[in-house]
This record gives sequence, C-alpha cells and structure tokens, in this order.
Amino acid sequence: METLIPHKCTNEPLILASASPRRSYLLEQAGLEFQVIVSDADETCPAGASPRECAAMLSEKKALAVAESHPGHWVLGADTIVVTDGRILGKPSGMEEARDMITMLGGRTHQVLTGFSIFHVDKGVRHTEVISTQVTFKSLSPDEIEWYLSTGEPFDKAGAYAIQGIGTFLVKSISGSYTNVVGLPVCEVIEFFMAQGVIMRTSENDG
Ligand SMILES: Cc1cn([C@H]2C[C@H](O)[C@@H](COP(=O)(O)OP(=O)(O)OP(=O)(O)O)O2)c(=O)[nH]c1=O
Repeated sequence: METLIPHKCTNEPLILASASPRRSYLLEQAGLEFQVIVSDADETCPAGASPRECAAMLSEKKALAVAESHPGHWVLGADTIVVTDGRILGKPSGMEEARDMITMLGGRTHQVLTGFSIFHVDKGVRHTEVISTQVTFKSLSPDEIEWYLSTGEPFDKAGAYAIQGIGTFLVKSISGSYTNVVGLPVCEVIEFFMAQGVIMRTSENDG
C-alpha cells in the first residue's frame, strides 16, 4: 500500500496568520508544521474594489500585519469571500443577514474567491494569488433555510454556509478547488512553498 508523503518544513519557520480553524486543519492535513499568530488587520473591503481586488487586498493585509513583526518567517494570510451578482458576501453580522445570504444563494451558482498571500520580509518575497471556485446550490425551501440557520453553523463563514459541515447538503455541484471554498487553496499554496524550497516531500525511507 502507498504511504502518505507529508510535506515537511525545511529549516524555514512558517506562520499561519489566521484565526480560522479550517485553515489550520487544511495545512495540518497537508503535513505542514507551522505556528498560528492571528492578525488584527481590519477586514473591511475598500470601497470600489472588485471582488478579486478585495480578496487580494484583505489577504495581503492579514499577512503583512504579522510579517512585519516576524521578518525571518514565512507568513501566510488568506481571505475568503462569496460573490453573487457582483455582490460580495463576507461573514454575516447576524441572523437576518445570514438568512438573506442563504436565500440569495439558493437554486443558483455563485463564486467563492480565496485570496492568499505569502510574505517573507527578509527575503523580499510578496506573493498574492486569488483562486476562484464555482458552487451551485440546490433550491431551498423557507423551512430548509430556517433549519440550517438554527444549526448555528452559518455565522462565522463567508456566504453563511460551510461546505465542509452540515452545509454540504446545500451543494449540488462545484467546479474548481474544494479546499478553496473551505478557506485555503491547498494545491496552489503547496506549489508555491515547494517552488520556494520552504517545504519538501518526504517518504518513509527518509531518515
Ligand atoms: C464558503 C465557506 C467559508 N468558510 C469560512 C472560511 C473562513 O474561515 C471564513 C471566511 O472568513 P475570513 O475572513 O476569510 O477568515 P476568518 O475571519 O475565519 O479567519 P482569519 O481572517 O483570521 O484568517 O469562512 C468555510 O469554512 N466554509 C465554506 O464553505
């Protein structure tokens, strides 16, 4: 049987600048070693910014807030938004907004954009990408919407749902990266770290 080949950090320390348990989980799943330092960056989208610009700018802000005080570290920040009809849906502020969001998404296709930024101040590296995934929801009855709200799951999630949680029942299909919807496009993040020599692949035979 094939053994899992985790991604091991070389001697370059890595910080995840995020309070999101989902992002920590995704990086752990990929076998990365890192510490979490939560950024206190303001998460407001600048007026007039397009959804892509917004995801990029917020992920940069989060990474930079931590990178500046940790110049010898690789710092990863990310921001996830849901976009429908050109409207940006972040995390709902309460029950009413969550209800509006889920209602808006029912029976339609929307985009999930995650911006991720990887900074290393001492090395002069500033890298930002925005990855997009299309998600199609089933049609939702008012009862289903109320029931989902009553689970409490929607409240700290962009677009007021969690594809990885109970909200999986909402999703008819997706096109693009699944982990991008959960909060971090793991494939692209790993690719960048591999290219920079921050991580390497190990096998059972390595000492
Ligand atoms: C669409 C969707 C979003 N989300 C989550 C991912 C993010 O944690 C959150 C979007 O909010 P973000 O502002 O991107 O992240 P955060 O506030 O949770 O953490 P931090 O700013 O410290 O990095 O929504 C899911 O968990 N599942 C989903 O299906």
